[in-house]
Amino acid sequence: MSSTEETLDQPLLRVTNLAKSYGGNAACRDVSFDLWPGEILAVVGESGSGKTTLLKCISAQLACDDGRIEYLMRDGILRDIHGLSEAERRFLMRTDWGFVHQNPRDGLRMRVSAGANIAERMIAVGGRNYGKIRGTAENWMDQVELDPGRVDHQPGTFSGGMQQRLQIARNLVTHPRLVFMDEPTGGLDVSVQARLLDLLRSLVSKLQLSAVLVTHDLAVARLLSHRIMVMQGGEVIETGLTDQVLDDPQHPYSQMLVSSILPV
Ligand SMILES: Nc1ncnc2c1ncn2[C@@H]1O[C@H](COP(=O)(O)OP(=O)(O)OP(=O)(O)O)[C@@H](O)[C@H]1O
Repeated sequence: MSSTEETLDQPLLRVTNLAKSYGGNAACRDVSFDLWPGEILAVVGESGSGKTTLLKCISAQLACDDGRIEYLMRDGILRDIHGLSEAERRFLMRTDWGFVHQNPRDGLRMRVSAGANIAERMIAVGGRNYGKIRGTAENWMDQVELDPGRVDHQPGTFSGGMQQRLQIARNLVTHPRLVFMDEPTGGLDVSVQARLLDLLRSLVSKLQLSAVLVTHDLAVARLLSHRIMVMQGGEVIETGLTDQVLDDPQHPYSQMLVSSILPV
């Protein structure tokens, strides 16, 4: 079997029996799921249900206590991310993975220009030609609906919505195979949120992104995700196709979540 064929029937990310506690408190318990190439999985649940802890564990930002997190490397082999060398993990963080934080300040370098924020990840994958890097940065600014004429401006001079779009451009410029998003539209005004959601929706479909999206906003999950995983008290209590879970939730907690948040 060729490596392409192997890749087709393997998940991009496989999480098995993941557990993480803080002191004696279990934040995640026995979490298992597969993420398939081209799939957007939304992790939903109330505040404190363990969503962010899960996202941090699966993106190697936090060590888990138990379980396995395997990622399909570019050579077509699923590898446990905690068994990777430091260089391999750095490569994933800088190129193959993207991380969109709720607060763009956590994902941007505020003291360098917008262009340099985008360029940094290009340089990490070997980009050396200044003119080409600048051109690509301007092109990405355009793709996320930022004025390329502001390539030399620092992110601090941008609005919150613009900073979020810059953070997205910085992440996508290396064509990551997997993007982790933590409440990407949280903390923004409703109209800014709607515009950003539209942009995200068109980018994920154009680039056929695979992503794990943490959100407490079921409308965001409805718009962006193919599948939903509902968490309560650190456990996954329901998982299924987005429309199925939102239109016909099976677990009483999912029913409560859907009826309390989504207008009928
Ligand atoms: N650094 C920490 N130290 C101790 N307890 C923590 C820490 N981070 C999270 N917790 C606890 O772990 C549980 C899960 O928190 P987590 O932030 O993962 O949930 P969440 O669903 O992402 O919530 P939110 O939407 O508010 O971010 C909560 O009980 C929380 O108080």
